[in-house]
Amino acid sequence: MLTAYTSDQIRAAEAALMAKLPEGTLMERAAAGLAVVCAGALGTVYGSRVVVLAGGGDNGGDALYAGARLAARGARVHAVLAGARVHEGGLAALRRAGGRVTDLGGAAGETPADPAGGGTADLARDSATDSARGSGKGSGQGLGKGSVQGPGKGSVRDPAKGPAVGAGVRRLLDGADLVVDGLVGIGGTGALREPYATLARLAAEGPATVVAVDVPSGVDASTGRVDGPAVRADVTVTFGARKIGLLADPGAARAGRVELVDIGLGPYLPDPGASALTDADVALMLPRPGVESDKYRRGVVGVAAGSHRYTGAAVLAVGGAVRAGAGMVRYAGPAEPVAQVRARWPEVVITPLEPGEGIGEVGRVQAWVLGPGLGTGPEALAVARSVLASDVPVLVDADGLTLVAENRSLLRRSAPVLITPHAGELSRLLDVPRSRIEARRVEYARRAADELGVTTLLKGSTTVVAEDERPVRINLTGSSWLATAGTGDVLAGVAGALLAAGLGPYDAASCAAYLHGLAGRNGPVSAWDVLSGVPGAVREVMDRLGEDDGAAKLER
Ligand SMILES: NC(=O)C1=CN([C@@H]2O[C@H](COP(=O)(O)OP(=O)(O)OC[C@H]3O[C@@H](n4cnc5c(N)ncnc54)[C@H](OP(=O)(O)O)[C@@H]3O)[C@@H](O)[C@H]2O)[C@@H](O)CC1
Ligand SMILES: [K+]
Repeated sequence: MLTAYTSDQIRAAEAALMAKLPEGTLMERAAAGLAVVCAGALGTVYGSRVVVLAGGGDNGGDALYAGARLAARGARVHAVLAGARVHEGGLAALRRAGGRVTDLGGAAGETPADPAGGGTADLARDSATDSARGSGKGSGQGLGKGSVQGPGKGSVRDPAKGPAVGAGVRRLLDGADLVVDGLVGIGGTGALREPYATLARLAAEGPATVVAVDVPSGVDASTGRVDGPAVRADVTVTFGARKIGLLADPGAARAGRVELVDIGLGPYLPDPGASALTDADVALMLPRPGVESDKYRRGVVGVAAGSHRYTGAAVLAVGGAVRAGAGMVRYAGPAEPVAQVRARWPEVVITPLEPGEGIGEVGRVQAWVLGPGLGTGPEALAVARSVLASDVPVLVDADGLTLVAENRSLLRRSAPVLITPHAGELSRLLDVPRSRIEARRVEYARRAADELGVTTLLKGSTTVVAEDERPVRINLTGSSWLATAGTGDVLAGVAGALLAAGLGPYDAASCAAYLHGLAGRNGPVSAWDVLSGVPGAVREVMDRLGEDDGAAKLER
């Protein structure tokens, strides 16, 4: 299981650890790990051109110390100081190692011309621009170790705009082999201000490999939220523990490969704010039939899906449940999808429903999948009411979500409910704009679980599973290939099979998302391809566990 934390959780753990160590130890560990990853990204350190973007906090300190290490190995390191203050120790170390500095925010009290050659005139122009800088917002408070205070020389500028980023800095970034993003780490709040925002944008657009320090600047470390320009890193070197924003989109898409540097935080970490399953976790949770198994013990799934207009959704949802290894699948629906399901899945037990009829006595079912292609009219509502009136877990998807958005009281039941919306469906359920949900996936998955009293699987660029008082589960197997019609119906069927097999909604949802992602990873894929890939995905994760250590734990 991978674990991830909010900024506050990391800070609390760091404070506890720091109290036991000489000052500067953690930053030294962080910078050493960072420099190793940077060196690996460069290949050849000697003679390479490295630009360090350093903000005014400890994130900038990490970057400057790592820059010093690279400079000591022969890299041509140039730091661009963005803040009105700077980590003094890091700056001094960089200078000692021969690194150069351009000071945009006034932190170092000087703005040298570019001694690296080639950009002197431009940097002189930067200096001229910079001489108009003022105090900015930073006032040196809160750092506690070795910061110097801005402002530099010069007259007061408009703090809302910040100092301009001149052509010299742009040229530096264009000519760099590696950019180290030490603008903002877990201390970042809100959208990046200038000149951080411009530097982040230039780094993201430029040709150099970008290594982000702790988190890509502009990404909210606790949630993955991105509210404006943000660095787009090739690698993010994160310290002590993963931050949630590195696993959840849109932040995750900005982070590139995530390298975790151990700084000794482990014993001080609380329960994680988020987690992500691995093959082994899924294999241990998945039901594996034993000698005692029969179809009922393996789980009977009921599927209430499809309509005379949408027959395919029924076929796909039923198929997801069949291929995920349900003991038995029962299908209840109108004549048209019944004919389709019967033709595709002869193993399914079918109950045709008359218009307006609820599910009635269909026989034993251990979990229901409700909603794909069901329609939203009175006939669909009758089916939804009858399914939600049962006393077994119900997964509500697609049209089922539209129905419950208009009839919230349907969700008041004692057996579990798992909802599987995409951002658009959740926007209707929570009455929040879709774009806001897409930018804050973790937050809104949690809110849905909380407000609606259900387990929520929020589908999309990163699938997130939220349940009250549990860490958010972030799925790491997803792929953009899955964004194609019908894949959601398959996912509903897979999760339904796992619910029926006895997994709680939180585990069923996260295992289903995991398998579904594996099944669809080699695109382009159709929903039918994903369906067909599910048994292979199940086998793949199970094969990762040795038969010996798996068998005892997995027998149900
Ligand atoms: N603690 C430890 O033991 C260890 C911590 N470590 C490292 O410390 C990092 C945390 O350092 P931190 O707390 O100094 O905060 P940090 O991320 O540098 O941000 C503060 C700076 O950003 C600025 N700023 C903020 N928001 C902004 C915005 N929207 N737009 C623009 N600027 C903005 C803010 O400016 P201000 O508001 O003060 O003007 C201030 O200058 C952590 O991520 C890790 O890298 C490692 O060394 C391991 C040991
Ligand atoms: K950063």
